[in-house]
Amino acid sequence: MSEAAPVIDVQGLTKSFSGKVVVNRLSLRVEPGEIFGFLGPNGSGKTTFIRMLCGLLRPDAGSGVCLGYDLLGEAEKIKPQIGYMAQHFSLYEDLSVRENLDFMARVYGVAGRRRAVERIMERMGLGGFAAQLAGTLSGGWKQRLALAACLLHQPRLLLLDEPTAGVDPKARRDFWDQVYALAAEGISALISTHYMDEAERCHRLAYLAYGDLLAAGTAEEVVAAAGLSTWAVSGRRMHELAERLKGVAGVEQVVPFGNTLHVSGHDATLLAESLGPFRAEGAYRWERTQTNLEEVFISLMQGRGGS
Ligand SMILES: Nc1ncnc2c1ncn2[C@@H]1O[C@H](COP(=O)(O)OP(=O)(O)OP(=O)(O)O)[C@@H](O)[C@H]1O
Repeated sequence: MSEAAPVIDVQGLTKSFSGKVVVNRLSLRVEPGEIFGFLGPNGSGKTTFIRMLCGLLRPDAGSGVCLGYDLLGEAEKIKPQIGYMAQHFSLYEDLSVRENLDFMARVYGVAGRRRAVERIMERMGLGGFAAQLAGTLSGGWKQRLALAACLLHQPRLLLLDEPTAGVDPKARRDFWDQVYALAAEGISALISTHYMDEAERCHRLAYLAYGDLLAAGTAEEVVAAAGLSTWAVSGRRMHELAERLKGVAGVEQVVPFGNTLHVSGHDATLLAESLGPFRAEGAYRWERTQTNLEEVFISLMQGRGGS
């Protein structure tokens, strides 16, 4: 495989459970060293897609390569080169940090096991916790241990399924620093997340809703392609204003952000016309603003018939 070849290049991947399509003809490409975000409402098929890439689930249809190997015919060759962090990652709570890593290194058949464990503990800043029982670690350190465990065998691709769910902002930032450092070494990552700030940290991202890929690209490209026009308004009694704006022609979303409301819609002209009388009241400060990813995703979901 040449350096420039994509690490993931799949076309038309499809999976159904009990006759219900949960991943619908999904095509996706992830480049080496890329951090690719995977977003979408609960039950949209993100985990199912990731499990197909790992070789844990066999697609019903579609084809593709992962790390240069055929997804259908060579799944066994892909698995050893992937670091998979499952959504509800499991650690042995009554084993120490070192024992957990040592156990995982045995499972992966890591050569030079003891050195590999010490190396990864050092890299992830876990050395000071080596003898501590995993069950007594904070959520952020448990997550770091889980990431360390899936790095032991030096994978070329990380598949991380909501790795930061429920951990605090500092731990999430530290986690992303690690992911960036790994990407700089050429280790690609596909990361599913519900956090908008994390979506913006990705080099590229895809938005999946109920099996369908609705948008893909850089955050800027996804926002631009959505074609939403957005106004920010601030002033007093914002809740009352929000109620009045609902149902107004051209207004598709009214979202509070602290003391500001974001009002957006696809038809920029109609929206500006409809907001004219509100602006003339003079009681509020209005300005056009950049549409954000959350507004785009909500809009895509509404368009798809979600709530
Ligand atoms: N093994 C299975 N058998 C039957 N249905 C399944 C199975 N795995 C997933 N599903 C269903 O497939 C759909 C997609 O689930 P999936 O976990 O892939 O979504 P997700 O986007 O990862 O959701 P979340 O954000 O909540 O993690 C859901 O309706 C789920 O109930």
